[in-house]
Amino acid sequence: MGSQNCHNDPKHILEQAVKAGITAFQFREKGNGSLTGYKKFILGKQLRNICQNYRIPFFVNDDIELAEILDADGIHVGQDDVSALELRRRFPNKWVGLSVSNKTELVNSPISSVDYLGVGPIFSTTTKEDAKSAIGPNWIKDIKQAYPSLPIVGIGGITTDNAASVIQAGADGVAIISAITLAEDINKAVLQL
Ligand SMILES: Cc1ncc(COP(=O)(O)OP(=O)(O)O)c(N)n1
Ligand SMILES: Cc1ncsc1CCOP(=O)(O)O
Ligand SMILES: [Mg+2]
Repeated sequence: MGSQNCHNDPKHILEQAVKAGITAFQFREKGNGSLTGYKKFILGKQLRNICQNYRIPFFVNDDIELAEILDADGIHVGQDDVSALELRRRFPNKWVGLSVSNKTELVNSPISSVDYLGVGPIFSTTTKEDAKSAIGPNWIKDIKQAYPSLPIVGIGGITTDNAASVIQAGADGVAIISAITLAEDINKAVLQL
């Protein structure tokens, strides 16, 4: 998540989610209303500290320089971002995650150089303005069959009602923004998830 996904203090939202049991966090400060420059850096540093205090991995989305400055545990990139192959070479000790949204992207991706795939959008979402078409959970089964040892995280439109179907399809995890950041009761939402 980023501040643009939050109706109140992102630090408070992250702390509640971490206390309730989320197992990793990705700082994705991007889209309408998001912070840039120094303000983005300061928020990233504060969120990074929360993750460090609670001992959960901290990922940065897209922004390689920020990932480096904040000493992130991992970096997530998509098909139109800095090449995952280049990141692997530059950051041998960070996790590198790559998004795939369809078969063409999958077959053209440097699978052996990444630590996990972010697969989605699984369901439709309004959180990402330029999201591709929703693909549904079933495709995860095919990817798992082709790459049994590659961790897969489903993303996009995942809620307390449909998260189980993503795991049942073979995903190792689910990545969620609005169903947590906008939940009336974050503790309850994370516990249900
Ligand atoms: C875990 C995870 N999966 C997919 C994405 C999407 O990345 P990308 O396609 O580069 O889109 P943006 O998030 O950069 O808008 C992700 N961030 N995390
Ligand atoms: C970053 C991203 N990548 C694919 S869908 C998406 C948005 C996920 O947000 P939400 O969980 O609110 O649908
Ligand atoms: Mg990206």
